[in-house]
Amino acid sequence: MPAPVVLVADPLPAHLTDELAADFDVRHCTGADRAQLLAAVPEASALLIRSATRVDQEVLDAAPRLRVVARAGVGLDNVDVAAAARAGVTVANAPYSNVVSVAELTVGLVVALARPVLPASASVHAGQWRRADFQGVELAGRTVGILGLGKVGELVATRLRAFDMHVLTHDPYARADALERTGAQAVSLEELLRRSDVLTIHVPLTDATRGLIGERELAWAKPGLRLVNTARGGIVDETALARALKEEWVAGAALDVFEFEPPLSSPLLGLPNVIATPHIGAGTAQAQERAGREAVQAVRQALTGSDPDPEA
Ligand SMILES: NC(=O)C1=CN([C@@H]2O[C@H](COP(=O)(O)OP(=O)(O)OC[C@H]3O[C@@H](n4cnc5c(N)ncnc54)[C@H](O)[C@@H]3O)[C@@H](O)[C@H]2O)C=CC1
Ligand SMILES: O=C(O)CCC(=O)C(=O)O
Repeated sequence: MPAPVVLVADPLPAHLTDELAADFDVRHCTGADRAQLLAAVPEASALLIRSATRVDQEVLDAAPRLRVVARAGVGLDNVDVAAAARAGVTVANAPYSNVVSVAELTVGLVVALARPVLPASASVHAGQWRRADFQGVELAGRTVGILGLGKVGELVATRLRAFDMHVLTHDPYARADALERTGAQAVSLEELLRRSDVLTIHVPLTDATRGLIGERELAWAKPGLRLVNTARGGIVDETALARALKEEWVAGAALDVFEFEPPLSSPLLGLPNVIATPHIGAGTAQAQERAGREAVQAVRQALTGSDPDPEA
């Protein structure tokens, strides 16, 4: 019997996919290229993805042999989980694999918004020495609002507490133990915006959170707000945010995620008070190793019912 096909549609550490090749027919495609994905998926018993590949009804319909979609990462907004369940396809993610990396990037972006490190560095590289032009603000004593006190939100809260920031959160489903561990004060969304000097977003992208931070919410914002989004682009209305940034009602934004990636026509690109990174929250060697390994294990588990990985 031919070995089941495992289709790797997004980049994963090569040594992990090489390990799979001992037992499976491992093939590669660029999942973001729809035509390539639809051409390759009919043979696949397993699909290994990150965030760029969209797995929807059309892909599932084209994949009669598919038994598992393994997501090497957290967010499942690029997978139609309900359609997969109807088709009898298992969906697995790696929920703890990269949360520390995302939290660490988030803290770095908060600091980079408070202290203009990026333009200051660029000016020194350009041969300038303009010390007075790069005055920032201290984080100690200021208030951070955490939208979504889940795994990443909690890690960010505890790290920013160490900066002596006061921590507020809005999360209708927040666990009591997470509130206790972080010392975060639970407030409404409106109060979160009205009181926060820094707002950092850590909710998943769902029908309920799409556009959660829009014109009305930004109008509630405390003047001078600094906003960080390392969750998903669709949660923030980019047009409304761009307007608030141009009016300097919102002082700055640091965005790792965009509604469309790459964000070629985003109104946020080119604004001087925006730091933009190309969805690198999980971009550490450690996170990629953990996420890839968990996804590979999920594939083995689904296709053979076993998990020979000694580290499992
Ligand atoms: N930039 C990157 O590379 C990465 C981004 N992410 C994103 O970060 C998100 C959060 O990750 P985790 O903390 O692991 O997820 P999580 O599931 O542990 O936490 C999400 C929290 O959001 C809360 N929430 C849900 N709906 C809400 C609403 N309407 N208002 C307020 N709170 C709400 C939930 O109750 C939960 O506590 C992921 O869904 C993913 O989109 C995750 C990993 C890497
Ligand atoms: O590295 C990736 O695939 C993106 C990570 C991410 O956004 C996630 O895990 O939800």
